[in-house]
Amino acid sequence: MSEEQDNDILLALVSSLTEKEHSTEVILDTLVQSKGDPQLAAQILNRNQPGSDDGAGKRKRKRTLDLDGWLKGTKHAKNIPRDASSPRSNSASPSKASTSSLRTTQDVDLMTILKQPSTSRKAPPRKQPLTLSSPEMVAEHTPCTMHLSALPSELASRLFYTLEDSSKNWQRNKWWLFDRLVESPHKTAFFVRKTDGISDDETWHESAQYWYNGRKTDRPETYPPEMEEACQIIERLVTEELRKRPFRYSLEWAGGDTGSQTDLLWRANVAASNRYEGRNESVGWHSDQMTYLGPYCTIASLSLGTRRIFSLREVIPSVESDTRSAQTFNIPLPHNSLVIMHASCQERFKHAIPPQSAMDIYRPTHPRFPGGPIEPSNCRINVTFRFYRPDFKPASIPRCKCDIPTVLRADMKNRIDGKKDSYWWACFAGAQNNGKTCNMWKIMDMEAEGRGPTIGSMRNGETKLDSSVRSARETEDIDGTT
Ligand SMILES: O=C(O)CCC(=O)C(=O)O
Ligand SMILES: [Fe+2]
Repeated sequence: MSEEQDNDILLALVSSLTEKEHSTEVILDTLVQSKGDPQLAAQILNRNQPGSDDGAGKRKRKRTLDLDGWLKGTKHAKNIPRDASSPRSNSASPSKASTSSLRTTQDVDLMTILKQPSTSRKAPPRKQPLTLSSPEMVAEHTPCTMHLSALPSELASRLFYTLEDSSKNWQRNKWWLFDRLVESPHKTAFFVRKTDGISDDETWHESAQYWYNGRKTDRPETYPPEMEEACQIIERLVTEELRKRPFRYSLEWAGGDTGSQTDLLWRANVAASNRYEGRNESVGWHSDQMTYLGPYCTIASLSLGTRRIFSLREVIPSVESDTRSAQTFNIPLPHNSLVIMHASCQERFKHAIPPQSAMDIYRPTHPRFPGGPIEPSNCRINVTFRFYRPDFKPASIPRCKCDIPTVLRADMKNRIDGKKDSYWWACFAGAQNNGKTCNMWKIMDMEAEGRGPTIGSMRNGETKLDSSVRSARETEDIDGTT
């Protein structure tokens, strides 16, 4: 079991040890009281229950969680003040050193839980992890596509060197997890593009104040020239892929699309970068925060340097958890490969870069300088090209009672693909502020909040349909409007 899933695991553990259901907020408060010890938290909760100290044996356990259940996330996961251990991510990934005590209690509790008598319901059979070693396998099993040799190799090397140099100044994200400050086990940086990908306005981000992990972000750097060059190639590649896809989701962004075949269906205007040094640096299971990306986003993730494993795992909706179990897919990502996380990936799957027991050294194909030596490296640089939607601009993000912009999350456990998905705005102040949160959350309402245009709203309005939208209408009713 990965120790990256602390939040989900702790909540699942406490939940499985209590005799009554408690809200996430109550469990979290109790976990804070118990300094992250799930057994103690459960004791406190059970003690505070009316009639708690008599006939405990008579009370029925409401359910038993197995390991698979933890990995799938819990019904409580939706309100967890998750960190974003990588830029714009939705889950916790504390570094090893910072979570040692949490890990100790988990080890004990894990065994306790595993030994519990099983309920009468039979859990669906566990699935073994599957390695997806080709683009065909990736497309078959996940909402992603993989593209090898995405950039001309000389550009890929140049971008690697530029970002490797720049990464000396990158930071580890820090946030509060219960009562301790934890740190991401990799370094990150955030870049904005000169223009927003829709207009020529080069001042588009000047007035924007982004928030991340409950704190205002510094003024971001602009794409370096190599990143701009790479972005233009990747935008075309993603657009080609989008045109091939059989349908688009109703809530996908549809602005800026003129319906012409030469138009780019997808653009990027920001890039979040990660640097993983050696085989132990990692990012834990998470889905990317949607605050500025909006629902059903497309993210293009470029890998440079050492080959690492990218893991994907579906979050099984609650209604299906008795009938099917999730599978972990491991995708080895070589230098200069691109994974496009297509629309629905963030709603349905969590992803991670786990620590590895072994790792190949990367030997660049081009020297840093003409005639210079080839310098082997144990570093992987990842660049995730993203599109910050104009209808989710910072000024439009609701604030919580702490007066901090909320974050947007998908209700992964209760989704009904593409039709009745719900998203909520949740307080994220707890990531800073010594872990204090107002626990506010509210459902996002696209229409009432004046967001769009989306593929669905365009379809209703019968305007500017691109070919993939038309084919969606002909083949699959994914937006639930017909
Ligand atoms: O390094 C990677 O490939 C994944 C990074 C990631 O998940 C993120 O930045 O949100
Ligand atoms: Fe991510």
